[in-house]
Amino acid sequence: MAKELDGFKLEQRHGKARVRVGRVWRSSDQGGNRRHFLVEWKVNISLLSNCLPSYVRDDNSDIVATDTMKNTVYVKAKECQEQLSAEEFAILLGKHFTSFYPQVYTAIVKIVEKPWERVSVNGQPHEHGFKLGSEKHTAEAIVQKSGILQLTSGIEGLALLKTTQSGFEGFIRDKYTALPETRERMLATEVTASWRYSYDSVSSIPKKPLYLNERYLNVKQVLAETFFGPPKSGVYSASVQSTLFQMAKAVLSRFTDISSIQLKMPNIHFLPVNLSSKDNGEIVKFNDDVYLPTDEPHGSIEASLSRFWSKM
Ligand SMILES: O=c1[nH]c(=O)c2[nH]c(=O)[nH]c2[nH]1
Repeated sequence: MAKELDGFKLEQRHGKARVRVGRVWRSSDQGGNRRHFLVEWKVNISLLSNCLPSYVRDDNSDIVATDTMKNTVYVKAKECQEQLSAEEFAILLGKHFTSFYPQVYTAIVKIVEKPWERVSVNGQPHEHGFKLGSEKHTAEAIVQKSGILQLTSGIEGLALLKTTQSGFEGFIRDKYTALPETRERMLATEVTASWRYSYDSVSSIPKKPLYLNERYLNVKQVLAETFFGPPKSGVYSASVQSTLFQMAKAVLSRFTDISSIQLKMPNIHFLPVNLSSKDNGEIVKFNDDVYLPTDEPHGSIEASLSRFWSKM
C-alpha cells in the first residue's frame, strides 16, 4: 500500500533474507527401520505492515524486528512434528506473521530447498545418508490477513540436453546474419520454471501430506519428458521457443490446478569445432561430433503461458 507523505509517495516492506534452516524428522516402524528425513531451506521473508512512524518519526513501536522473523523460522521448524513441503512451510509462516501481528497485512515468504537426496548403498536406500542433487525446488506464498493466498512453486537449475532432434531454420537473414540454417544440432538449456496454483485460500489446498512435493516432482517430469520426447525416437525441436511452448502447454494441460507457468530457457550453445592452419590446412572438420561448449553469451528465451480465465 502506498502512502502519501508531504507530497511524496512511500512504498515499504521489510524482512529477513537468506534464513537458512535444516530440519530432520526421524521415523521408526515395527520392522526396526529408523529412517531419517531431511530438508534444508533458505527462507526469505518480506512483510508489508503499517510501520510508517519508523520511517518518518524515528518511532519503531510498530516494527517486527527482522531478528524476530529469523527466530520465528527456527521456532516454527521445531514445531512442525511431521515432514512438510516448502510450500506448506511458506504458508505456515505467512499465516503466522499476518495473524500474530496486527500491523502486518501481507507476508511474502519465499523458500529455496537444497536438493538433498537419499543415497543408496548396495542398491538399498540409506536410512540417514544424503547427497546433493542438482535442480532446486522453490516456493513462494503471499498471504493476506484475510486468508487470501497466492501460491507459486518452481524449479531452478534444471539442466537438460539432447544431442540431436533439434534444428533452427527459416529465421530472418540479413547482412548481419552469419548463422547457418540447420536441422541437426545439440540443444542444451537450464530451465527456470515457476507456476502459479489456482488455490486462492489456505483452506482450499488439498490436505494430503506432501501433496505439493508430489506436484513438484510431477511437473518436473512433464517438463523433462516434453523436452526429450519418447526414449527411442525423441521429438524434433524447431527452436527453443517451440519446445518451451510445448513444455508450458503440457504442464497446463496435465495439471488443472495450475493457472499459469513461466519458463526461462537459455539456449546454451555447443559450437561446432572446425580447425585449420595456414600450413597444414584442415585439422578438425566438424561432423556433428566435436563441440565447444559455451555459456557466454547464451540465447535467452522466456515466456509465460496462462489460462484465459487465469487470476494472474
Ligand atoms: O532455438 C533458437 N531460437 C533462437 O531464437 C535462436 N537464435 C539463434 O541464434 N539460435 C537460436 N535458436
